[in-house]
Amino acid sequence: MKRFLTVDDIGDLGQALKEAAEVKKTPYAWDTLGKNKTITLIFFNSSLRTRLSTQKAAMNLGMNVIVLDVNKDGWQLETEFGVVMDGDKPEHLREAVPVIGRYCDIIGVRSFASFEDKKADYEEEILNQFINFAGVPIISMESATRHPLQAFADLFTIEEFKNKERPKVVLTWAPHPRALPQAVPNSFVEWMKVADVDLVVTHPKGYELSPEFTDGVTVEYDQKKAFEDADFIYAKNWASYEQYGQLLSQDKSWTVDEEKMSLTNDARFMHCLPVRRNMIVTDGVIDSENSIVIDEAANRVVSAQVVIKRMLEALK
Ligand SMILES: CCC[C@H](NC(=O)CCC(=O)O)C(=O)O
Ligand SMILES: NC(=O)OP(=O)(O)O
Repeated sequence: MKRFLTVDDIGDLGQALKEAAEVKKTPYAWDTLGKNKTITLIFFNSSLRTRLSTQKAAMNLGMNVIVLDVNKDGWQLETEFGVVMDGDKPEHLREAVPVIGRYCDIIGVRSFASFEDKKADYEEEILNQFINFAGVPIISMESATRHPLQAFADLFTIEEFKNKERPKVVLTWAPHPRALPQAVPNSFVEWMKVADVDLVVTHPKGYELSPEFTDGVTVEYDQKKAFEDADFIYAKNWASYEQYGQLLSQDKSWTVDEEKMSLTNDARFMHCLPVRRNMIVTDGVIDSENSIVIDEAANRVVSAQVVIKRMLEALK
């Protein structure tokens, strides 16, 4: 495994979920696999869960871990090609990436969508500089268009908590004070489309995700109708794709509340976190016994450990 970005990179989903269950059951069974191997985790944006869970997963495998906050450590990095570097950025990514690649065996990268250039974001220009120039395997820790470690953990969590063969899973947009990336919903849809679930996506008009992800997916503009008989409710905010990066609505009628959850089949509530309480979801719902957001976050160690384990096995 040279990169982990899309659902295709994990291979057979059934096998990956079996491996995840095994890793969760015996997390230290491969604690020498990473001996004398180093993973560098590079953050262009903030993180709690990804930062801690990916370090934990690497340590479970016996690896050395380096964490780099680009905006705090090292030099300000220029990411544009062809510019005259006479500003406040002393180093280009084109040099920094292969240099970092010489100090480690695997790199994890978090670099959110810029919302400045839709084409550059959706062509994954930043992440591809790592994939093309680092010389070591690359794990997306949320890129401009995807968050695969999150989606893998989300699917594994649904597998753990489902009480029927093909559960109804609803991805619902919810209001937020800022314009957030489409990466989490994109990956959620990408993974759920190939999983054994009945997926419905619900959001206000104008918040359609890129067709590359939602082609063939049921989109329901009536949130309450979408919630009917649902087994899992996955809430997330995202900015408009069509009017790229725009905050078209903060319509609080889309906040996930107890009344809407009563329309479901006693559904579990999920969110990748961090979550804006009483914007995305009411306190009553996220504090209820139906909420599995903490178990979902705990499973981020599992998804990261499966991916890193496979990369280490390929390095042997
Ligand atoms: C895992 C989620 C990371 C990120 N979330 C945020 O940036 C939330 C920031 C905020 O609530 O102000 C996102 O929506 O992609
Ligand atoms: N869900 C998730 O990736 O959380 P962080 O942004 O805190 O890493």
